[in-house]
Amino acid sequence: MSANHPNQQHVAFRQGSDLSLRAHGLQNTPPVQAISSLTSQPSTRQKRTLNDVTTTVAGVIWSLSDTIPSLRNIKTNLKDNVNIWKTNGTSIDPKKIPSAIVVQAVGSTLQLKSNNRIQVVQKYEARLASGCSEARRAQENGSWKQKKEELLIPGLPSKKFLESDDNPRNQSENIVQDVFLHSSKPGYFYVLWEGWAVDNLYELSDIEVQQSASEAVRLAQIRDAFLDAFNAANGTGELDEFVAREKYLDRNVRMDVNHPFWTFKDLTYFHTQLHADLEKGPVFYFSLETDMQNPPNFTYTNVNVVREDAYIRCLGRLANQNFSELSGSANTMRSSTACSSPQHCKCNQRALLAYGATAAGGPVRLLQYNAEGLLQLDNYNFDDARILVECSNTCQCSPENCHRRVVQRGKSVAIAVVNGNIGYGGYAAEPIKKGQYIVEYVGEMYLLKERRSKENVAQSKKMKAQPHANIDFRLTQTQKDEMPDVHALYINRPAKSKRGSSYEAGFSVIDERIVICASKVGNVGRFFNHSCNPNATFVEVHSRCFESDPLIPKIAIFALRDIAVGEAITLRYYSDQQMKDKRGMKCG
Ligand SMILES: C[S@@+](CC[C@H](N)C(=O)[O-])C[C@H]1O[C@@H](n2cnc3c(N)ncnc32)[C@H](O)[C@@H]1O
Repeated sequence: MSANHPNQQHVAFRQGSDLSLRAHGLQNTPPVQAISSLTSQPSTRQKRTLNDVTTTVAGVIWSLSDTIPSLRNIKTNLKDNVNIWKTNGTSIDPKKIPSAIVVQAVGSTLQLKSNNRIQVVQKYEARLASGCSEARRAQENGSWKQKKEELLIPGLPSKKFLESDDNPRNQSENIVQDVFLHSSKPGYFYVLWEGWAVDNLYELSDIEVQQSASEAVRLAQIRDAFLDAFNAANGTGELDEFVAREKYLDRNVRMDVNHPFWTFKDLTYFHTQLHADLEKGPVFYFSLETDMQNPPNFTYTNVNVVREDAYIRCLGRLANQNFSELSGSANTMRSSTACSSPQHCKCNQRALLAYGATAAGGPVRLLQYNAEGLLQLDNYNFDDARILVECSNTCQCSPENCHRRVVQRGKSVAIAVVNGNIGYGGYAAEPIKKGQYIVEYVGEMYLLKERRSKENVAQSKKMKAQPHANIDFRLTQTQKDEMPDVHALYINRPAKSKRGSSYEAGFSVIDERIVICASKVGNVGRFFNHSCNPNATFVEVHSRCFESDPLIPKIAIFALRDIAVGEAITLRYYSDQQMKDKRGMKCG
């Protein structure tokens, strides 16, 4: 296992060598074989710099590796009560995990400060996940090149090594990208290497693969269990062929380095690697088509990509004030918290102040986790205005164990994306419990156009005239005074669904003008389809690990009931009334 990346398996095998078998004391097993009967692409031998990645693959990549060379080996000074999260035996320093990316407006003169938690960029661009070293090397020197425009996906390498390349692996270790059960050789796997085209597929015994690439095997087991459950749920045997292709690789895909199948495998691998940077669950992409259609083409992000105007709006909101500012002279505040009891938790008190919510009910319903970190969703009513407020470093609970910091920790579940008759859909690839956090809905965050009331026009003129040099995460008092009091505008309003017709999700409690659009930039949350009787729901979330972070609102997706492996995860975008006007939208 790589020191800095959990899902990458480094195997000390060299091509066509049986040294590795000796190393494992397996001299009697057949030598490792490269499947070399494929026709190689003519090599272009063009040298490219890594900067070409962004232009060649049309897009956008952003990676933790830019700021965090080795996420796994971070040493932190233990100054406050938020130090490191430990999961699966690894440590993450939350101070170094980005909470949002802010994209400055063209021509903006604001000097927004960038740090590990908030990355300020001129343009959001996709990059490979940290640690994908062989893919980076291939992007520079590989002679296989993706020729089909529609298969160039932001963030995916457009070049790979071919077996005929005269670029010997300059590392002593090779990275296993994926493993597939061998169809005709029991006890063997096909092994696909990161950065290498499929003409370099290997056959390795299960003992070797288990020993050297246990994470790849674990992911393949989740994938294959999903495929079996998905097949069983459909029950007609129609999917047998598709499942066999995915699990065992049929000859067509094995023998064709340019087959779209491999782009689906790349999407799976590189998006899962981006997730692994933040300990999120894997994502699997499948196509049911015999003649495969183009894979979904969008730019992956783990966090919201916030436009400057939306960011400034967030900074000026009442909810952005830290706890002491917000509580003011309120003397009912406890100095310490008991997060296990809602009425004593500071964050519930904060919610009361910021959103007018009461734990006992009231105009805004304040959602609560139970002691296992499952959201209590009994008597759930879609039309309620509701919000979830998580703990921060003001509370005295532990960031790694507190049952009120689930979205903040970000551990999403394993999800499969499969195409069907309403485009792609998201499916559970592991069992999900009622109330469990599934994944955040992220994308580009922007502001809806303001209603042009006289006051708004005057306000916006004032804002434009004001010099905003050196804006930090906190606005000055004068700047705060200049911002409209959003709280006053929207509190106690009847909850309205702001879900757009496509990939837009809005807030009804936190700020009705802020929208998250996952059409071009998003994560796996963008694939969940609409149902009138859904098994999951959107929840507005106020969550930040540190009070010093700006409060960027989040939308998280939680399960309304238990969801079995292979079942579609569905949301209700539209009310029954709205559905009447939605042509083409189906209830089921
Ligand atoms: C957020 S996307 C869901 C993922 C989408 N199916 C895809 O392939 O990317 C919303 C779009 O999916 C389609 N969709 C989702 N639920 C649907 C339903 N119940 N009936 C028909 N179309 C649906 C519509 O085209 C809608 O605009």
